[in-house]
Amino acid sequence: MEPQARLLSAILFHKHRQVEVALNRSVLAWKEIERSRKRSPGISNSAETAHSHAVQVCEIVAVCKTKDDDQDSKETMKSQKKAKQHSHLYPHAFTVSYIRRTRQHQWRCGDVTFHSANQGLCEQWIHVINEQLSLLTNRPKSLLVYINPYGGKRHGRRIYEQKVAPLFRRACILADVIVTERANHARDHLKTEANLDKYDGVVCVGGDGMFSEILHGLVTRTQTDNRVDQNQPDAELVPCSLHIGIIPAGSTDCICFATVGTNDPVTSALHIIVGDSQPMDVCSVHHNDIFLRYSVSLLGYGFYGDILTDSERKRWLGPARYDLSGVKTFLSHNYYEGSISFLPAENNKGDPRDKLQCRSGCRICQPKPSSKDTQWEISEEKEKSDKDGMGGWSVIRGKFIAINAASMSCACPRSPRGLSPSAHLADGTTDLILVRKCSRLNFLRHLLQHTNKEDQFDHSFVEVHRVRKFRFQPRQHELDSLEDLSDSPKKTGFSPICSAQTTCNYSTSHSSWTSDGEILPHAAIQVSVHGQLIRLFARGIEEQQQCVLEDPCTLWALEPSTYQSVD
Ligand SMILES: Nc1ncnc2c1ncn2[C@@H]1O[C@H](COP(=O)(O)OP(=O)(O)OP(=O)(O)O)[C@@H](O)[C@H]1O
Repeated sequence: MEPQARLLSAILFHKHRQVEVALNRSVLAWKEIERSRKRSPGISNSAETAHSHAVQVCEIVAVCKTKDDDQDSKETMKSQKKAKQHSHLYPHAFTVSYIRRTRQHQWRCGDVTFHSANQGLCEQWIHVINEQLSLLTNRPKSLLVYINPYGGKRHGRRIYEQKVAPLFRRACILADVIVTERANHARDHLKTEANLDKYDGVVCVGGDGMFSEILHGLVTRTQTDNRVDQNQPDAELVPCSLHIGIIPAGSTDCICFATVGTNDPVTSALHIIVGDSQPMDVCSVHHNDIFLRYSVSLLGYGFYGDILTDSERKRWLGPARYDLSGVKTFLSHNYYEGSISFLPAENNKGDPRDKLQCRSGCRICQPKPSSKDTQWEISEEKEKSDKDGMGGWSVIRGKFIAINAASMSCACPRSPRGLSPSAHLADGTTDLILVRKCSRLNFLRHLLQHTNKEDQFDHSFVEVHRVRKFRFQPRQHELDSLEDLSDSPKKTGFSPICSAQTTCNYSTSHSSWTSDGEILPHAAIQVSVHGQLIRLFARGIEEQQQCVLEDPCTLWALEPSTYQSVD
């Protein structure tokens, strides 16, 4: 690859040392000039042992003139004296703020200050870097921010004011802030009132419940504006044009964790500033042609539905309620009868057990084509023909301890690989996990495997399918006929391990579905996955903790091996 042309290069000073600094369209690089080396005018390519640093232009947060009192404030007395002499000789400076990767997917804003005797030169650097930043059209300029002051530990407002707003100001992002006054304030405002034409994105400061409000407000508004009836389960929903940003400030921040890899407000703010874009699938949930909710992470019936229902009664216990309800639900060991029908995903969508994790730049989550063509069109056609004769649909009847649909891995600190470790954020599918009636011990084994590296699907009572749509119909309350013919191994390809009534409790009532932490009012539901309906200011979880230079032929083209990541 041909090295890109340099836009600027100069000899400047950084930490009292002479550095060569160069900029092209993708990289800002600087390297120390060896002190022993004879100084030559202009940039040379011969700094054999010099330390080199590089920052991608797309990861520069801002550049500005450095004020005198900003300069080298952390220095010792001795070096302060040196700095004084130095700033006398080189009184002009500019500071470049950029993304610095630290541990566990966390980002911080790093600063590097360059000094010069020449004011015009500093101004030229500021001007040219800003010019390059203005070419990055994906960066938001104006945001609508909703803060839930009661989410998590009630620190939302403080987190925004102290950690996020200063970064937005530095990146020249305008933000209109609304502190919510009640539940569903943000959702209702987005649905009707908000003048969305003014903004490039909507940001929520809160937890998963707050994100769900923004999701519902924005998706509903988009459908209303485009005259799409959400009550039609087969309606083709229109993707939202605004990006959603999540500043984590809740007690559960699973969506943020799954799309960024960490629950850290500063990291999320930086992903917003650089205009990252992570498409995401959204499931619509209907009951008898009535729209119920949208879901992006977990739809769970049976075990997880029961935990949530029970934990809602114990809200006064705080986050500990989930543990208590978990133990209680496990000991109850209820199972529920019903039939589940599903439309499997195409073969090119991988398999829930293929161990291919969804990561930044995932090849399974290909961009959705803008015009109707290729694979997406084929899927739609296949679906239409399937509908006529139920051709592509599979039906399973049985007794289930849990039915889960994971549209993402649902990884969290407690279960680092999640409910479905290979589920994808934006492949247009959800992973349907069926846990059949089994002994308590076997169910416990299955649950424990979510916390270690073992395959939680490797049990005869667990099956998992990657699907585009599914329906669930609970069996009516019929205590007298527990032995359903349709439950036979022949029909389902499955033989229950636990058949003794002493180990499982047949529940006479239905369980409830939990949809991303909310309880649904109906057990009979229809679910459709809408591929890439929304976009988040995120990039998925990065594979390696490193400064990735997209363009290997960078500024020091003759000495690529001397590159080092910053810090
Ligand atoms: N001003 C408000 N007063 C009361 N509730 C609000 C307010 N603003 C938002 N909410 C609601 O608070 C709920 C929880 O908020 P959020 O998700 O931010 O925090 P959380 O601590 O993670 O929540 P959860 O208790 O669900 O884990 C959301 O469902 C949201 O609708």
